[in-house]
Amino acid sequence: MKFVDEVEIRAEAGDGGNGCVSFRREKYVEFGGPDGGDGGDGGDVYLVADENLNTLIDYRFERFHRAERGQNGMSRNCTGKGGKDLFLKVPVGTRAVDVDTGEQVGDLTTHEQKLMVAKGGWHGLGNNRFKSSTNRAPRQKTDGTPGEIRNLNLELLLLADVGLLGLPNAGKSTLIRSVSAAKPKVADYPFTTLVPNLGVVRLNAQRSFVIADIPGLIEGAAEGAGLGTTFLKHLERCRVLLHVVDVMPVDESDPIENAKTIISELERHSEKLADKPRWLVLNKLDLLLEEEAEEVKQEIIEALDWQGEVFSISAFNKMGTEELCAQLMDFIEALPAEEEESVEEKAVEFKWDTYHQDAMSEHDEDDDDDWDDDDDDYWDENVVYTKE
Ligand SMILES: Nc1nc2c(ncn2[C@@H]2O[C@H](COP(=O)(O)OP(=O)(O)OP(=O)(O)O)[C@@H](O)[C@H]2O)c(=O)[nH]1
Ligand SMILES: [Mg+2]
Repeated sequence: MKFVDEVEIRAEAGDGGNGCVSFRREKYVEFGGPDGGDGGDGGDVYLVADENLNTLIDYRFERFHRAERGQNGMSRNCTGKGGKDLFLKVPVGTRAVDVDTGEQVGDLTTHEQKLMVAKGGWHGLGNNRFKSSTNRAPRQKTDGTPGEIRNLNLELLLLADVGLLGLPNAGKSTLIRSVSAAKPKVADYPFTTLVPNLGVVRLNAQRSFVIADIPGLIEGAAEGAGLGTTFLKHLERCRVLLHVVDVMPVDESDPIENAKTIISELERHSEKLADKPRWLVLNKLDLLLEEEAEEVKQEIIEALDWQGEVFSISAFNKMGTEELCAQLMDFIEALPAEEEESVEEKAVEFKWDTYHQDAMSEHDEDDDDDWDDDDDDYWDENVVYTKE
């Protein structure tokens, strides 16, 4: 099964419009000069981050995206219109990678951030550009250059502060439902959650954080069992992970063994992720008597040799969840501000920077000749303006 947080698209920038060869044809104008206009530049393709989107699902149905071609130049020195740029909206957190070269084109991390992914072609030059004192009736022109075409892999890395980890049915979705406005589906069967969910936990107007609920992991997930570990990459940028453990699994499995499974899958998946701050959250405490609860907690801590934070909650009854969120907020605020991952906004290298100069110099027979407007007078002398 494929998930919507990774898609491949093809971005095609518009070709540049061709230059035009044309001569002025008018009554009483015997030697109407060249008047072929330049073409228009091709449109570029951009990705634009939009905080109102949270999946890449639309791109699964529409893979090809093409910006407009530049119009060809026309007679009477009319320049062709530039092709319209194409703006593709993607969720904040999207990363674009060039499939063919493996190059990371860029990350979109803030709302309305724009990233050019394919540059439109340059316009061709009309024959008017090539006139000179030695060649007054040039038939040269240049064609527009092709627009850039890129196959891109778009990957959505959810930007959450807190990530939830756990076996299916541990109660991750129930937890995110009880602490945020997010309403992912909750059910008493495994793999209820198939796509990641984000929720905003708001302590008050100024203090909030984002929590991510991902599908459950099972033994062998690192090898692809269940839904695999692909979702773990969504947790890469989290500040802290919550390992949710069901203390009373319906299948009567051992909570300690279950917790160990998650820890080993995590370690097998990525050392970096396993080294992230991780808190143990024992869930479904409402199913235990108070005195049992403490005992079970101690057993688990001992068996896992757990040194970090431990919370006992009931996601269902919202027991202990407020305290958990308050502590999470304090923890996140106490962390040094995250270094802005320096996203190098590389200017897209443009292969044709010298294209026009090269085209011109090939035809430039007279060095002193300035083909710009200055010697237009030459033609004007011969022009008689009449109605046709
Ligand atoms: N008694 C009790 N039941 C709970 C609690 N939290 C969750 N449950 C139940 O446990 C079952 C699974 O909960 P989910 O929140 O869907 O579990 P999940 O971890 O999101 O599961 P997947 O999405 O399949 O990975 C549901 O039937 C919930 O009602 C709790 O605190 N107490
Ligand atoms: Mg779930």
